[in-house]
Amino acid sequence: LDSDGPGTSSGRRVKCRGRRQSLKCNPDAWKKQCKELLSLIYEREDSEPFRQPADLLSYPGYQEQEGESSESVVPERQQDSSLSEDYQDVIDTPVDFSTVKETLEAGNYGSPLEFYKDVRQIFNNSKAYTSNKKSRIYSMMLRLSALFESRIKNIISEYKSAIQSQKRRRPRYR
Ligand SMILES: O=C(NCc1cccnc1)N1CCN(C(=O)c2cccs2)CC1
Repeated sequence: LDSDGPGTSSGRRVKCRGRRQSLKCNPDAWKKQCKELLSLIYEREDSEPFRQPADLLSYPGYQEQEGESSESVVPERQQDSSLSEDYQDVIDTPVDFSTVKETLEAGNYGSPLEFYKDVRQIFNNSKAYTSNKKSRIYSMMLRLSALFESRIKNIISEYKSAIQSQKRRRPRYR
């Protein structure tokens, strides 16, 4: 992830003459926008495997044979309950949406870029773990990632505009 993230505002700056509360000028607007985006992600069934830390012990139901369209899925690497060791061997930075949700609600993200970085990690872990690009969970991740990228880029570019205009406005002395 380059530090700029998606939607770097190369365009003209938004004039923030209005009060800071308006969306374009408010550098804190991104928090609410990211919470709304997270709710949208939770509404999607595609997010189900990514809402909790990956640990087969908490979810014995995953079972995916090659090409079978079984209802439940398990990473094709694991047919027994050793997912957690294997998953921990392969994935250095496990992260799931419950962790991201907690961090956001605790106010522990300093910017939408930090939020973006954690969510990208969820998707990158899935790419790193899959041994089959046709696996069901992997295809769920791809759809979810497309939705996320389409929404996060405006949040980040509005944040960057608000920060830019904040830097340029003269400080108001009380
Ligand atoms: O076990 C979990 N998530 C925990 C869980 C499971 C069920 C319900 N609620 C939480 N995985 C499996 C591995 N995984 C992958 O991304 C891939 C699998 C295959 C190709 S990639 C992350 C999600």
